[in-house]
Amino acid sequence: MIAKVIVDVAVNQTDRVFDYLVPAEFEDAIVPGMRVNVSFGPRKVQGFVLATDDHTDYDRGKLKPLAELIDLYPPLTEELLELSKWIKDDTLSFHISVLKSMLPAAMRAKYQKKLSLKSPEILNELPLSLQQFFKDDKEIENWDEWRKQANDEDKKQMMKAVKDGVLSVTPLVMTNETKKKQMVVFTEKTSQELAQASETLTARAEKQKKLLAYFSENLATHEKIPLVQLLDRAGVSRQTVQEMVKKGLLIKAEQVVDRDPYEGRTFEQSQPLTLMDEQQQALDPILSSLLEERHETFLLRGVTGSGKTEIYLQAIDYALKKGKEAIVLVPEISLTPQMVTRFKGRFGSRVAVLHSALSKGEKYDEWLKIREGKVDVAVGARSAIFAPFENLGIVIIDEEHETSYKQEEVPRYHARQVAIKRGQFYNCPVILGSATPSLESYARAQKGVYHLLTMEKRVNDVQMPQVSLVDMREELRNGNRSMFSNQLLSAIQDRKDKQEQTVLFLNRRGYSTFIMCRDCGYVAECPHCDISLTYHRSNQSLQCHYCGHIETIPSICPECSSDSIRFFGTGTQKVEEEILKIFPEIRVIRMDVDTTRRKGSHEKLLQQFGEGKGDILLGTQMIAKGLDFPNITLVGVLAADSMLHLPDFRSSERTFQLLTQVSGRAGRHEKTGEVLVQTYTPDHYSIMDVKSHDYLSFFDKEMNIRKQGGYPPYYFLVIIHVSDEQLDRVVSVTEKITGFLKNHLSTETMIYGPVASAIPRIKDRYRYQCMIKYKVEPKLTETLQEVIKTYQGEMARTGLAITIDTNPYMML
Ligand SMILES: Nc1ncnc2c1ncn2[C@@H]1O[C@H](COP(=O)(O)OP(=O)(O)OP(=O)(O)O)[C@@H](O)[C@H]1O
Ligand SMILES: [Zn+2]
Ligand SMILES: [Zn+2]
Repeated sequence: MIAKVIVDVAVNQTDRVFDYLVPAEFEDAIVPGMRVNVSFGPRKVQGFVLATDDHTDYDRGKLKPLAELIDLYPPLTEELLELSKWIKDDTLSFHISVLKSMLPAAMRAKYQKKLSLKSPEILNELPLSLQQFFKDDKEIENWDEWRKQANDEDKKQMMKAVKDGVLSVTPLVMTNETKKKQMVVFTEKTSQELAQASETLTARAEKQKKLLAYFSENLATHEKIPLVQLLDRAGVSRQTVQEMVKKGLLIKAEQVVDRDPYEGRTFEQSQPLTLMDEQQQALDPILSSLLEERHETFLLRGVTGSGKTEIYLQAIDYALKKGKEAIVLVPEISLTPQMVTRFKGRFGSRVAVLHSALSKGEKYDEWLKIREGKVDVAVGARSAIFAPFENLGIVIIDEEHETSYKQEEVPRYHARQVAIKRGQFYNCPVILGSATPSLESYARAQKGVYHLLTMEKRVNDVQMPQVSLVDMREELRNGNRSMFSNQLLSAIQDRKDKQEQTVLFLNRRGYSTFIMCRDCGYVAECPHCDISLTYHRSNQSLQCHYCGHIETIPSICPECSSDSIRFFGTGTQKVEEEILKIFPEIRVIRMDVDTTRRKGSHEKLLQQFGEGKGDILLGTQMIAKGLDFPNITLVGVLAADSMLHLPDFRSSERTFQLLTQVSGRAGRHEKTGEVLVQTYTPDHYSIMDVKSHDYLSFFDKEMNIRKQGGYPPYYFLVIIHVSDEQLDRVVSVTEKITGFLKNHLSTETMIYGPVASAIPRIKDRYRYQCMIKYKVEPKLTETLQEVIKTYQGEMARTGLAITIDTNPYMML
């Protein structure tokens, strides 16, 4: 038997299938999707089995045998293997990079496999020679160790038993964090026996008697209690417990704690709500597509608070009732406890949550629940699109406009495209939901490629919040130099008086806190990157966010020696201080990278705010989405236009989306909401349309601008980045590539460049780029592959790096 293997060597020459002989030992066990170890040249590398068959074009005598199977159960399904080929072509990535990115990070490390009998009654289904290993609940703790000393026939039989489902394999993930363990205590004695033993103790052994009494009163024989809990409840010391263990009355043991990140948390069970008319109209076509098992992509545009989540829940419920599975993607940042609670509350333990805040091991455990079919809903960020379900019934992408669905490293896939591909495979609906769909998606929906569903009203006819724009230039003219307008200050005071809550949003993206000299305009820049350094208050340093360079803050200007060198820009910490200066009695809950670094702190802060323990929730992008608190009646946006002028054709779109999202946090229930947007460009359309809640107006204007500029969705873009330590090399390579593209692509296709990238140098490497704009370009993939091939050797030998992004979102 021959295995077709993709090896883990990411260079062009190895980006194809290699044939290996399958030793007899593995013949019955090997399945496509498993990982294997193979020798490759002088090295031993990992690989993925794509297929097995009896044919090879090579001389069998020269083929090498597989060294070992890493998995006994394939982590990737046949469907995912197929999908990987498509992603590889679409993103021009190495096949191995795609395959690896489909698995949880923990699986990239080595792990130990435990073999056990599926259930005790089927022991006799095993060959006689193997029964000894599993009799009396015995297990094989470490498969790889066992294999080393077992005979070939046993090994073969063992693997067959795994494949036949008699034995189950439990991988124990070997990451730095091992399974959590705790000490437990129990007794094998009955309470009479304990009472008798107690009588034999001396009167002085008061504590010991107390401990035994606790056991006989509270715990059944064999019932375990965690040691810490016991000490606390029985009021005895560790030593007392130890003495009873020595006497053989109690037993201490270590127990593995299951890693359920949501353990101990109860989720109140929620029932499907009676839908509003608009909700029902949106849900119906989705249900028909589910019923008819027909793939369709829906774009659900529903204003903030229109009840999109309830539609997701009911659609999923329907899919589950048909015995199918569901994937829900949410942006990492809005994978908030509120969101998780809504899914766990409806579907309970049928939900696995894949969250970046989980440890590697926890993530792996959640993933395994999916692979083993123990859950049927997966909720997670981008990579959850690879959840290894085999009977997928629906895929939902919430906040579909979020750019975090595009992976910004190899493979540069977009989860939306992958979702649609999976939907086509399983003949199931894909729902893209947003209050502010991406221009690309809405344009497709208008053309009928996606099925458009619209909800213009909030649930229960709640009014959209009243949005006012505050012209900060005007404030300045009136002598207000602070970061708060008078209007915002009095609104905050007003909410405080009414005991209502305020959300203050500081848009920090593209808005750095930098050091500038007031006399000569000098700005502190990174010596390795062409970008200004960011001021870090916590340790009074200047840091580069691209390369990590740190330096101390100069007290005098290095250019003109003036001492009026100050830091500019506003951080959340600064905002908090300023608020407290003005309103010392106001309670501020600040949410930013600094206050949410600890695991669970994000959740805790939101909970405090929900319980009314804060008057103001102050934060960055982190608080823009997903929050649904009835008492929020004011949203203040401090710097609305800070990212409007970034060199990125999507900056207006992002501004509109973000402001609409934040505004949407206000007045979602009985109390009416107000939004104050502070801006220096109140007449920019992306800000004006937020005021009027007019997505369609924004869409039309922005589409026009894209049409004129030749940007998506009218054209497709490809960006080729070239970087190297030597500037002349970068320029000449980019020039050659540009020339090559001009010669090989069709005349209607436009090629721009070479130009320096928006950040022309990072980590002492110069960066150039060229851009392709096209409508139809049949020779695209082939030509780009040719570019990679041409420079493959040079890239391997020198520091030259060329990356191709076939659907760029990061323009910097
Ligand atoms: N049919 C319904 N009846 C009563 N309440 C509902 C109904 N549907 C949704 N809700 C409630 O309305 C509120 C807003 O709904 P939801 O958060 O799903 O809106 P959304 O469209 O996802 O908003 P956003 O885009 O702002 O996150 C929630 O508190 C939700 O429980
Ligand atoms: Zn730097
Ligand atoms: Zn100066």
